[in-house]
Amino acid sequence: MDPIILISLASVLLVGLVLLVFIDRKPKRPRGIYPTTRDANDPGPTGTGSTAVLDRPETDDAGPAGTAVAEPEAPVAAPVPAKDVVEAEESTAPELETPAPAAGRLARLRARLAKSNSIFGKGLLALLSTDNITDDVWDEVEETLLLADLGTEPTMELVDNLRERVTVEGSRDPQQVKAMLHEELVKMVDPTMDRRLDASRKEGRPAVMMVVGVNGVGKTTTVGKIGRVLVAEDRHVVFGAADTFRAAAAEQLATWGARVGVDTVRSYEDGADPASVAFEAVKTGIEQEADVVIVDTAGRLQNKANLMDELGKIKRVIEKQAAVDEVLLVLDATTGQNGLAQAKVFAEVVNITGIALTKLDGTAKGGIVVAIQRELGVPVKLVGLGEGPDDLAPFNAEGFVEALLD
Ligand SMILES: Nc1nc2c(ncn2[C@@H]2O[C@H](COP(=O)(O)OP(=O)(O)OP(=O)(O)O)[C@@H](O)[C@H]2O)c(=O)[nH]1
Repeated sequence: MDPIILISLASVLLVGLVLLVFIDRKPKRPRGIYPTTRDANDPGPTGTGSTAVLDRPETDDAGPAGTAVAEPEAPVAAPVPAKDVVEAEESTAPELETPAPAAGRLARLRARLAKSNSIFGKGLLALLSTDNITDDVWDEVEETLLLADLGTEPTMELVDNLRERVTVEGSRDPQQVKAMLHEELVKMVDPTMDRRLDASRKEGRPAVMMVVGVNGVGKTTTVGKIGRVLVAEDRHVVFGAADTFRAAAAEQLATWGARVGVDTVRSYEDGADPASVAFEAVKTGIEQEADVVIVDTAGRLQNKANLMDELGKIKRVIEKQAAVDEVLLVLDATTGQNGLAQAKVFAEVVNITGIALTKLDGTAKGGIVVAIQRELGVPVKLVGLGEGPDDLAPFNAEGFVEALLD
């Protein structure tokens, strides 16, 4: 055969093959607006993605992507059929754990608090038990309180009260000093504050709790732990994974939920609109007749206006279905006074109803409890005392002070 014809035939074949390879290739899935690991400096997502309940079976009609919530209209997220929620529950049933009862947890975790805060409690006791309390000793008492992050004003107040009592009562007996210190510290921590979590059904709907805070303070972990506290009290809980900034956050929360039979409403798309996920979670909670829906939100820096605006939007979107009964601000106790600055900005955007103070096991700054409450006028309701699943305790003034002086 003519070599020219042969070369032409070979070229045609080659072009045909190349075309086949390209035609057979599936179109690439569009990437999310954000890379998988975003940080809170990124602007808020413009809203794509679908919302689904954990373990939702994959079907063709799983709902359209693009669940952006345009205010003031209602979200357009795909509805979540109730049966999928039941399936999620059943699929996790065999491995369910029994969380430790909430009552007495602070007492159980007392040793950790006592260990990390021994300088605060025992240091004070030792100082006040000395035979001769000179001005230098009072200076040391003051310094101890300031180092424990009690804050300037409460420190002055406490020192004044103690000085007065020492002068009047005049006793150096360790037991008496302990009792006096106990009384004064309890007063500072304020036993009259209502520290109950609002987690009961009302007006025929679940209570709704939002959990907010800056990056890495322990929000997702705390939502998981609160879920366990409530499950231990026989409450029906639904989680909403509205932390769509950190790719692993929804997975992390779903894992917490699955361990105790709590469903997690989440999005499988990068850059999903967090308000839409929150809306779906509350909707699922209403459909399931749950006691409480807990919505985890992304960590955000308090100086990023758009992120803070987004938080307000999540709340407003939830409120299209149900009031937000509890907004828990998670603060990392190890950040001390810096946490206070954060708290003030959050309080301007959402109405904080309680504080969850984490990582109190890793700091000697237990005095921050008093400083936060004074600054915000909001009670510390929960304290995190470790990384274990049940290392979160409902807070109470008496138990806390007892642990400090143990
Ligand atoms: N020691 C100790 N560690 C804690 C406590 N609470 C949370 N942590 C740890 O803090 C780290 C961060 O927790 P996350 O729950 O991922 O924090 P987050 O606020 O959701 O993080 P972002 O989503 O990135 O904002 C994890 O390693 C937790 O185990 C606590 O009470 N004590």
